[in-house]
Formats: sequence, C-alpha cells, structure tokens
Amino acid sequence: TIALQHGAHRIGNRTDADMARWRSLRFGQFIHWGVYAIAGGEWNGKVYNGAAEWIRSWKEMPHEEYDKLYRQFNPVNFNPQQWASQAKDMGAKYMIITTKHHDGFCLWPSKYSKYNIAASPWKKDLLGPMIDAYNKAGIDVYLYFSIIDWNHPDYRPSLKNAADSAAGKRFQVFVKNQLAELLQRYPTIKGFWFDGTWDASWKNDGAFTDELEQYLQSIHPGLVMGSRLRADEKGARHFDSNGRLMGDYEQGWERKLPEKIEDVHGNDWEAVMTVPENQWGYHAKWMGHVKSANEILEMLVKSVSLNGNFVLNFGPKADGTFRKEEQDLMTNIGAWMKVNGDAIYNGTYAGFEKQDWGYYIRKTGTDSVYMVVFNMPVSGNLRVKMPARTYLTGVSMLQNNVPLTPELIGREEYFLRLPNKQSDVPVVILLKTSTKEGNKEGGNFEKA
Ligand SMILES: C[C@@H]1N[C@@H](c2nc3ccccc3[nH]2)[C@H](O)[C@@H]1O
Repeated sequence: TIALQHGAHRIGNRTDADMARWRSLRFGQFIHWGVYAIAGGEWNGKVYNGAAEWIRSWKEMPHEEYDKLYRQFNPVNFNPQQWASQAKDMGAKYMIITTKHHDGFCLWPSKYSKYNIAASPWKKDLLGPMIDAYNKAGIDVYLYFSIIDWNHPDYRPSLKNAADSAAGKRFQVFVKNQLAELLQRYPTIKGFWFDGTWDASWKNDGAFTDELEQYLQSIHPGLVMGSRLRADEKGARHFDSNGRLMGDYEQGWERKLPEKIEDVHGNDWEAVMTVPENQWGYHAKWMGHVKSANEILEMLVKSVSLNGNFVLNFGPKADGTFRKEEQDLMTNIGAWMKVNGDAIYNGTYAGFEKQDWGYYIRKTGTDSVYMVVFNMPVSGNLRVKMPARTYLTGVSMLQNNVPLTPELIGREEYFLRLPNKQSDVPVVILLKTSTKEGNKEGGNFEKA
C-alpha cells in the first residue's frame, strides 16, 4: 500500500448508532428544487434535452437571463406538511433536499451569498419549514450541497495561476462557512450529500477535503457523508489510491445499480435514481422512458437485497406542487410499502443463492428472510436453495400469514408454490430459518 495522509482513515464500515440508523432506513426521497424549475427545461420555445437543473449551461440559455430567474421564484403553493405527508405515505424514511445546486442559488437566507431565497419574491427560508415538517413526520433529512457554484465569483474549475489559487482559497473558506451555517441553522439534519466534486480545483486538494470532513464531524458528530466529498492527495475520488473507500458509504451509484453482491465490496452504499431517464429538476416535457411503480420497487428491493439504500428523485414545480406522475408514483409505491415495508426496513443481504424469480432480503440480525417475487415462473415453482447449514422452519405469505408447504426437491432445496400465480405487484414470502441442525428434524416439513 501507498503511504497516504489523506486517504481513507477507517477500514470497513462505520459501526456507530448514527450509521446503523442510516442503514436501517433503506428508502429515501431525493428532492431537486430551485430556480431551474421556473425554466422547466425550456427556453424561448425551445426544449432543452439535457437535465433540467443544468439548463444554465445550455447554449440557448443566456447566463444573464438564467441569473434573473430568481426574481420570479415564488412557490405560492409550497406546503411542507403536505410534502412530508406524501413522502411518509410513500414509505420514505429519509429525504435529501438540494440546499444549493450547481447554479449556486441557496434555498436558505445564507449570510455568505446574496444569491438566495431572501432575494426572491418568496423571501422566506424554505429549508427550515421543510426540515421541521419532515422530522415531524418521522423522516430524517440530509442536505444535498453542490461544491460547484456557477454563481460564486471565486469558483474555478481548475487553478491555472496565482490569481486562481487565491480565488480557490477564498472559495474554500466560503464553502466551509456555508456548511457550518447549515449545521448551525438546521441541527436536526443527519448528514450531507455532496455533489459537483469532480473538478480539478476540488479533487487536487485532497488535504482540504479531508480537513473539511473532519471539521464537519467535529462540529456535528455522527454526520453521515458519502464518498463524493473526498479526494486523497493524489486526486483519487471515492476510493483512495489504496482502493479503500473514503467517506461513510459508496455514493457513486447515480442512475445505476450494482448487479451482484461482489460489486459492492462489503461497503455500505446508496443508489440515487430518476423517474425519467435523466431529469432531476422539474422538466415540463419528460422524454424517453418513465419508470413505473413496479420498476422502481424492483430497484428498491434489488438495492436492499445487496445491502444498500435506494433514493428516488422528485422534481417539484416552481410553484411548490408535484406533477401528477410523481404524485401517482408516491401513492402506488406507498400502497405496496404499507403492506410489505417489513421486507425493506432493516433489510440486508441474505446470503442465499440468487434465483430468477426475484430477490432475497434478510431482516438484519434475524433468521427471517423475505423472498420478493417479481418474475412468476410458468411452472409455478419458486426454487429455494438453502445456504449451507441453514434450515427452513417456516414459510408464509407476508401479506396475510397464509402458510405454504414447501416441496423438498433435493438436499435442502425446495419448490414453493403460491396460492395463486396472478399478481400485478411483487409478492412477498417470509421464510423462517434456523442454523441449528435440531430444528431441521422438528421443522414442520415432512421429508420428500
Ligand atoms: C444527483 C445528480 N448529480 C448531478 C450531476 N451532474 C452531473 C454532470 C455530469 C455527470 C453526472 C452528473 N450528475 C445532477 O444534476 C443531480 O444533482
């Protein structure tokens, strides 16, 4: 290994209560909301094909036009209690809100940048009421913060000369001040979700990123921060030059999921996902494939089955309301979560051999293993192969506790048949297992 001053300082996952809480939540709601929602992916009658929150970088959008949009930002229909209530109904246990995206517009009245909500017609802080409403609904809040800041005069993508370096130093002070301001204003938040850390100016100062992370932990112990914040002194990101994860969880899974357990290298991780192919902020015209509730449920279940968290993104309109497609998703996902949430919360990798019908999820620290069935076989037979020295002692439908009688088809291998093969939502079976040989005989299953 290479001697590193600013690489990973911990080997293996965090084992403290704050991280265990993050791990138990499993399902989050991402919210991308800002002045870009006014443009909504369009300008002068033209449609922007990129991600709506990036429209300022579009050649058809003059910077000075975009930079005046905040004068129209007036979310008269913003209702934080309603936002929190629908997130709770969906089954989300945490929420990540864009405090400031790449454009630099702050949703809170920051002392360190005039480009903030106080300068808009709305005037009032948006973050405070949101955080209070979500916390009251029992939902933890994490703050998204973009390091890239197109509005700040000292932001430099790269440092080419002494003047750049002086600006870069001023910018680092600005970032530190804003983050401390957010922690001081919103003490109940549980962590930061950093973004926009790929520019050379950031990743070439690994020491600063390391000091910043330690500074934030010192003023708010227990903060959960992913791998996007840090770089080591050689410019390596997410994984240091010795291949060790920096930060508290792998945060690279953006619009993609790992396929198998080996892909996550034993690390905590989180995936963030858009409903359309690639829109985070509000875009009036969604193009391409829009994911259904079942597709999103499969991503959530697959993430938990591989010991990760899954965060679904929403892009509220400029007036503070959610588009119908997003409201319908929250309702439909929530209906399934209401019945089957037990398979998700505190879920983790089960250690069973993957089968075609779907995914296994173990309730952390227990002998309970859930089977979440997405692909009903025409045979009607759901194959279950027990891991070594693990025995089946009970099988039932999660939804109504109806017991199932497995058919033994080999050494510790079974077929399970559902009462009926028809379902237009995923079906959950609860397996009770035991690692004690004795139970095998006493189990309620006759030998074949
Ligand atoms: C969580 C997501 N990260 C931002 C982003 N910007 C990117 C530029 C290039 C490649 C990937 C990007 N993701 C997106 O705007 C969104 O906030």
